[in-house]
Parts: sequence; structure tokens; C-alpha cells
Amino acid sequence: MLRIAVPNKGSLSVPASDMLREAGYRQRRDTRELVLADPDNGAEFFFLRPRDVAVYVGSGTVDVGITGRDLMLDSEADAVEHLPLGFAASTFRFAAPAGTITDVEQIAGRRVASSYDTLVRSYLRERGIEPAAVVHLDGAVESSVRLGVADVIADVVETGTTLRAAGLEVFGEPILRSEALLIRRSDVGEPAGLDVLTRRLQGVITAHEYVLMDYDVPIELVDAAVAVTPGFESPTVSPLHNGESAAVRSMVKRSETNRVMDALYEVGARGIIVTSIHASRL
Ligand SMILES: Nc1ncnc2c1ncn2[C@@H]1O[C@H](COP(=O)(O)OP(=O)(O)OP(=O)(O)O)[C@@H](O)[C@H]1O
Ligand SMILES: O=P(O)(O)OC[C@H]1O[C@H](OP(=O)(O)OP(=O)(O)O)[C@H](O)[C@@H]1O
Ligand SMILES: [Mg+2]
Repeated sequence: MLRIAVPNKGSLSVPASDMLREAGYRQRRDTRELVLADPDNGAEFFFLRPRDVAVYVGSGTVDVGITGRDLMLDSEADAVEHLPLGFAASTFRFAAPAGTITDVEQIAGRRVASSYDTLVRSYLRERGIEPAAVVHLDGAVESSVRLGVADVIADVVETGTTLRAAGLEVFGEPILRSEALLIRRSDVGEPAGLDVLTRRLQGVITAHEYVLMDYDVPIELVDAAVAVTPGFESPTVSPLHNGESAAVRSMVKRSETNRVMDALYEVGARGIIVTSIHASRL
């Protein structure tokens, strides 16, 4: 039975469970459930605090887990990335009141507040920058400067709305780019059943990331059209009954759907139809 840790709260919790459900696994109905067995799929789920997921994985008490790259690195757990999951994308950045600090070097002698203080300490240490203090806060870090416990913050930034509302501005390069990951323990072989979980999750990612595109095109234009939609391996090309055209089916990145349809139309394709992919195994 593969033991899988899943965040029980916070921004990772719902998308992580949704993804597992889409991959065919049972997920809890009640947010107070802590453990859920799914014997039909050879899996057992443990709902844990997002911050603790990497700690359990690193200690070997669960086989794999879903967490953020930032949380995994901050925990310093004995865990490695196994598969990026493509949600909860964010950057982890320094910020300060607009116009006060413009360079990471200027953090020297100043107080930095963060929920990811281990990450911050090691980032500054590697650059030989000595802050006056690194203050650990559990959340709402953006308020710490206004409330006088820090001069600088290091926090998760997605749209920047929270920073702006607090009168803060980012400076320096992002400390890291984070997203949700499936993680496993480092330095041990892959646990039994991880290959199936991985393929299932990859199938969900592909189904979200790609669409199926069908179109008709005159036979002499098939090569030009296929150059626009090369697909993963090679598109399916079937002859139409009229003997003059072919029907083509190919996978296309969802984000490029309209650009590709425009290009196909230009080439001479017609009857272009786009369908969502319900599930996939490549
Ligand atoms: N606005 C956001 N956009 C994208 N990812 C985010 C955002 N906020 C937090 N995350 C990611 O979620 C993870 C943090 O998990 P956590 O449970 O602390 O989320 P949270 O929403 O901050 O929850 P909490 O309410 O407990 O503070 C990190 O990997 C972080 O990068
Ligand atoms: O750039 P934005 O789109 O504004 O998103 C970033 C904010 O989202 C998260 O906060 P959360 O709501 O989890 O509150 P927290 O500070 O209590 O963790 C994160 O900690 C930032 O504060
Ligand atoms: Mg938070």
C-alpha cells in the first residue's frame, strides 16, 4: 500500500485532493478526516499540515507527499522532487516599503520577517549578507513592517496584490520559484506503486495542459497543416470519403488553441474542432 501525504489545509489542499480524485483515487469528504484508505487503488492517504508533509516523507513514515517546493526546501527534510504538479505556482521574494531598499546587499544589519526563515537564512548566508535578525512569523508577514517587528520581508508572491495593499515593493531577484510537487525520500529506491501514481498524475497534467484538435484539410495541404500541429509523436491522418481531403487529429497545448486554429485556417484547414481530454496515459 503506497502511503501518500496530502496537505489538509491552505492553498495546496483543495487542488491536491482534486488532482488525486481526477487520477482515480478516493479522497476525503469531511475535512476532519485524517487518514483515508483506498485499497482498490493500493493507496493510503494521510492528511497533514502542508509544512509537515516533507518532514514525514523525509523520515520515511510516508512514501510520498504533495507539498510546495518552498515548503520542502525550508523544512530541510531528506526529500527530493519527484514530479512537478503544475499548480500553486508562486515566487518567493524579498520586499520592503516602496523606495527604502532596492538591493539584497542592503539587508545587512536589517531585520527580515518570514514564514520560511530557514530558506531566508541560507540564502543570505550563501551571499555573505548578515541581517540583524530573521524573525519567524506564521503568516500575514506583509503586516510585520508596518507593525514594527521587521524592516524587510521574504514571502510568497503570486499576483502581488497582498504586497501592494501593505505598501511594499519587491526587490532583488526571486529567491526561488515554487509550485506544488510530488516529493519522495532521497537516497532510497522508488517505493512500490509510485510508478502507477506517477503515470496517473502525469495523465491528469496532460489532460489539463492539452486539447484534441480535429480538422479537415485538402490532401495536398496535409503536410503544411501537420507542420502546425505536430502533436506528441505524429498526428492521425485519415482519408475522407470524397478522396480529396483528409481528417487530421492531433494534441495541441491548451494555451495555444486559438493561435493554432488561426494558423490552420490560414493553411486551408476547415471544420476545426477542439475537444477537452478527459483522461490520458501517454
Ligand atoms: N497566493 C498563492 N499563490 C500560489 N501559491 C501559494 C499562494 N499562497 C501560498 N501558496 C503556496 O502554498 C504553500 C503554502 O501552503 P500553506 O498551507 O501555508 O498555504 P496558505 O494558503 O499560506 O495557508 P495558511 O492559510 O495556512 O497560511 C506554499 O507552497 C506556497 O508557495
Ligand atoms: O501575491 P498574492 O496574489 O497577493 O498572493 C500572495 C499571498 O498569498 C499567501 O497568503 P495567504 O492568503 O496564504 O495568507 P498568509 O500570509 O496567512 O499565509 C502568501 O503568503 C501571500 O501573502
Ligand atoms: Mg499562507
